[in-house]
Amino acid sequence: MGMLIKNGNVVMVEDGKISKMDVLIDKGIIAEISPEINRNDVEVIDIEEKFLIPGLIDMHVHFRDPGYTHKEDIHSGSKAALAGGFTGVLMMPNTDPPPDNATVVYYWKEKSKNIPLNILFSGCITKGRAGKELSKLHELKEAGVVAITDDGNWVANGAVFRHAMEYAAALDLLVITHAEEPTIANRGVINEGYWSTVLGLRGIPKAAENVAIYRDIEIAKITGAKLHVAHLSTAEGVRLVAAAKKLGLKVTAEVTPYHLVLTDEALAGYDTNLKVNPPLREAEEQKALLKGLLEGVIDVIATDHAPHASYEKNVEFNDAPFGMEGLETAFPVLYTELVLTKKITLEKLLLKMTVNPAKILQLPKQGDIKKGNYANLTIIDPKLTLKVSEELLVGKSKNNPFLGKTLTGWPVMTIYQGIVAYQRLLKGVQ
Ligand SMILES: NC(=O)N[C@@H](CC(=O)O)C(=O)O
Ligand SMILES: [Zn+2]
Ligand SMILES: [Zn+2]
Repeated sequence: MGMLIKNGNVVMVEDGKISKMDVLIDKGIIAEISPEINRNDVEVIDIEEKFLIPGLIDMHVHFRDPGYTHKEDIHSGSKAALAGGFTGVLMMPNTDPPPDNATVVYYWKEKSKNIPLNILFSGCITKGRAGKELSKLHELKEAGVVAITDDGNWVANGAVFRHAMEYAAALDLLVITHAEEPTIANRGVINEGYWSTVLGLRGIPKAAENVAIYRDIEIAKITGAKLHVAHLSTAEGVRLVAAAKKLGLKVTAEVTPYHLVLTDEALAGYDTNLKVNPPLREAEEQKALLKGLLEGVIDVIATDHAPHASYEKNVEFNDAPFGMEGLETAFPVLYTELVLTKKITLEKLLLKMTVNPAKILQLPKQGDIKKGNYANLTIIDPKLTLKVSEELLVGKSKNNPFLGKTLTGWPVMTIYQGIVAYQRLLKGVQ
């Protein structure tokens, strides 16, 4: 049976339009969008002027499966994604074993086949993500990966990286770089600057990121491969990506919600939930990231959802693992901090979370509300205000940097190919 969603404020992202519309879903596809549709042979839901947006697409998530399923697994990660309004995710390959050949990809496919979420897979660039020998890239492509990355590590050996980019160009695989030159990062734990000095913590200079991005873009230039820069955190990084785009290179970039709304000043309390790689930087860098996002230099907002167990984070700052979880709070954080404050429009924010990632990942019939597209849709209640707490989060780990914050604009329903895959139950919650 189909479904009719009435009275939504429908955001058509590519057109940059928000208008009051009814949307008819038939066989998992958007069948009709018009100001008034009346049908009595389908399920009708009246969403009373809430936002109806395309299902969000996150091209950077760590589901920790296999190997670290005490932090997250494909099922719990998918639940968190759907609760956050996402209908598509790209899984990162820093698992154990890692996908440097097809076997892990087959395991992922099998485990995710009944989950109502478009789960996409990335493979490793190098065997064991060790940076020395190339993975079986042909085999990974055949198994269905859409990208390759050694996320968590930068491929420091230039010859290995060039070779990988040559294969990637021939195989039409996106190369995602975790841009961090390790000898410059030199075991730092937070951004190198005022706060690393005050707090007595080892710093990670911005140069570690900038040098890595520069090298990667140069290799993209000589190989013609598609390069995507993960979790951009510096003003110079934005400048380098802008310059690459100007040259017509196939270079794209993402930024995380937390790099857009938090700075390293937040580390004053030594909260290990705020320890992340790349680290939170100064306000100046943050301003450049927002500007880069608005001007189209940064194409995508991706969460880099990096769950870790509480017992792993509740240790001395230097010993805690890097990473923040964030699928469930991504949209409300950005809506509260950037849209309600008028720093970005809702349409433009969504461009970075739907249409653009769908284009970069070459996903057909996805990313926007259009007749004929899959009915991957999220309903946002722009008035719903909730306090982030461990109890509110459905994912396995609770290392969310916004715990205790009150946020507005939560997803209340996520529809995947016409099926209600998530519905927020508000009883008992403030
Ligand atoms: N971002 C992080 O701080 N950590 C990520 C790895 C990564 O994205 O580089 C993780 O897997 O925990
Ligand atoms: Zn990374
Ligand atoms: Zn990551």
